[in-house]
Amino acid sequence: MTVQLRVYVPPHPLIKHWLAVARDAATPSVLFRSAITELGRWLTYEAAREWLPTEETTVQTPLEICPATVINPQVPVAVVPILRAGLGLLEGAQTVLPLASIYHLGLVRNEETLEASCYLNKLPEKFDPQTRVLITDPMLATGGSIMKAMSELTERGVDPSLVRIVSVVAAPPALQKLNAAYSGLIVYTATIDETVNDQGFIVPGLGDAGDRIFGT
Ligand SMILES: O=P(O)(O)OC[C@H]1O[C@H](OP(=O)(O)OP(=O)(O)O)[C@H](O)[C@@H]1O
Ligand SMILES: O=c1cc[nH]c(=O)[nH]1
Ligand SMILES: [Mg+2]
Repeated sequence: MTVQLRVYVPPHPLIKHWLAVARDAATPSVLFRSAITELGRWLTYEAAREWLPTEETTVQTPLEICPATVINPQVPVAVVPILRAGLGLLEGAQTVLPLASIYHLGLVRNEETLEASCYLNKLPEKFDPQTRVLITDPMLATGGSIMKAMSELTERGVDPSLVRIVSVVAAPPALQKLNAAYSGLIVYTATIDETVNDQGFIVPGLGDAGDRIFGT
């Protein structure tokens, strides 16, 4: 049995609100950054459900011993922000996953061919196969960048069914490519937009996420 890609668009008012702020062309860089941080926080919170490994234990309350569930510290958790724009989601993600290791991956699209190339790779040579990996990239457009990120990870031993992708705007071409290549993978996104235009921009989208986060 093949498990298809699952894409969750959490119906949460905070996620809808911060998406609206991020989409607005009149939002200045400082507020855009806050909006992306908030989206990183709430989408990571959603993604952590049934993904963060837990273990059963007991705690002594002031009154008696009772059963408790805690995060299992033995299982590695990693966040992989796709530079530059994925850095915008990282701060919010880290508030939810404070103990995660952060492995930076720098990818940039060629503006004409839209092909993604890698200029920074801080991934370890090999991941423990149990590692939970959360990728942050606000824009999944043609899918070139996220497919490159996934292949860098799976080549290093990451199990795609333990990967969660946190994005803000996802478009059909990227989701179709992920679905064709990886089963069990789950995407958390604030919205799925209709199209990608000839210049590689998601429409209606929110423009160039990296430029808006960093004011370039
Ligand atoms: O699905 P794709 O067509 O590959 O497009 C998505 C990628 O495009 C943007 O990165 P960009 O190349 O603009 O780099 P930046 O984040 O440094 O601005 C965005 O942050 C994604 O990583
Ligand atoms: O619309 C898009 C597509 C790719 N990258 C962006 O930053 N915006
Ligand atoms: Mg960019």
